[in-house]
Amino acid sequence: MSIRLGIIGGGVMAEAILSRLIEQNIYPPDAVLVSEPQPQRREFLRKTYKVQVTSDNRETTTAQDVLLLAVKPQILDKVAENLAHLFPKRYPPLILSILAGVTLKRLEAIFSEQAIIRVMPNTPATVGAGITAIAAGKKVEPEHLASARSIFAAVGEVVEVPESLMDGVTGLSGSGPAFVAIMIEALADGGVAAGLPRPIAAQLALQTVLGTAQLLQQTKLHPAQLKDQVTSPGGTTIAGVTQLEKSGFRAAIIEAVMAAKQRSHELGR
Ligand SMILES: NC(=O)C1=CN([C@@H]2O[C@H](COP(=O)(O)OP(=O)(O)OC[C@H]3O[C@@H](n4cnc5c(N)ncnc54)[C@H](OP(=O)(O)O)[C@@H]3O)[C@@H](O)[C@H]2O)C=CC1
Ligand SMILES: O=C(O)[C@@H]1CCC=N1
Repeated sequence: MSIRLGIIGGGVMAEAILSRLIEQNIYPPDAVLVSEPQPQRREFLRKTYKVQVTSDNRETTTAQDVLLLAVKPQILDKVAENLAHLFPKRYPPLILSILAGVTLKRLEAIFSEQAIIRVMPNTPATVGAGITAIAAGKKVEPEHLASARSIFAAVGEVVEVPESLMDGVTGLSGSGPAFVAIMIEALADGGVAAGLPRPIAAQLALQTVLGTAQLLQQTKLHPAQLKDQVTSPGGTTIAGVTQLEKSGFRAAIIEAVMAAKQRSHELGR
């Protein structure tokens, strides 16, 4: 079968997206070609998802529909120097780049004949609970956007934003799963500090975060309203909230997102 989707870089994010695309029959496995330097990783992807694999990035340029760039931003130039000249006839028609920080301007200078969409997914994509932001480049037509939306709808929600917001998106939803994971770990540590056995503390911490997110999503309550509902006058929660405020919890989260945004901007240069 001819290749419809080419993927360069078979790492964590590529696998998250790939696994859902195959599971949901968006692409048949033999229409997908993943280029990846590590032999063991190639073998894993081939066996697990039945996709085609290669060590030669140039082979992915035969993709009929989409080429997904999923390498680290730091090696884009190295990858591109072997590739760009292989695109004389506007094939593949659409390039999707998930590289943090890398701008459409930079991508369009490399892949001058293709339509390019800059994309920022996140790791909850692995379980279909991701959120992906997309920003369209100059040559993007409605059918390209529809393709990108259908690919990333397979891994969760999709929002379209102007490219100027993509570094901010990266700081929030791209990096955010790590911040939330640290919060869950810290909550569990708090439970252990309070004398709970580790497995119970971990279960309570995880379900508290998941349940709170679901409650906010389903009721559309503002987070501040939910906080007010939990906070009894003179009770336990206000004692904890006071400590969080003293420790600069909100500022720490805001600054984490801003630092990640800044790093995304730097990586794009
Ligand atoms: N992880 C995340 O949460 C998110 C990541 N991203 C973006 O996704 C991209 C990939 O990140 P992630 O999946 O985490 O990283 P990984 O390191 O897991 O994936 C990158 C893959 O590319 C492979 N690779 C290295 N050199 C080449 C090459 N020359 N040609 C082809 N493939 C190569 C790597 O192999 P090897 O290991 O042998 O080097 C690795 O398997 C990054 O640009 C990142 O900014 C975007 C959103 C979220
Ligand atoms: O840490 C990173 O650079 C990547 C981009 C967003 C999430 N992980």
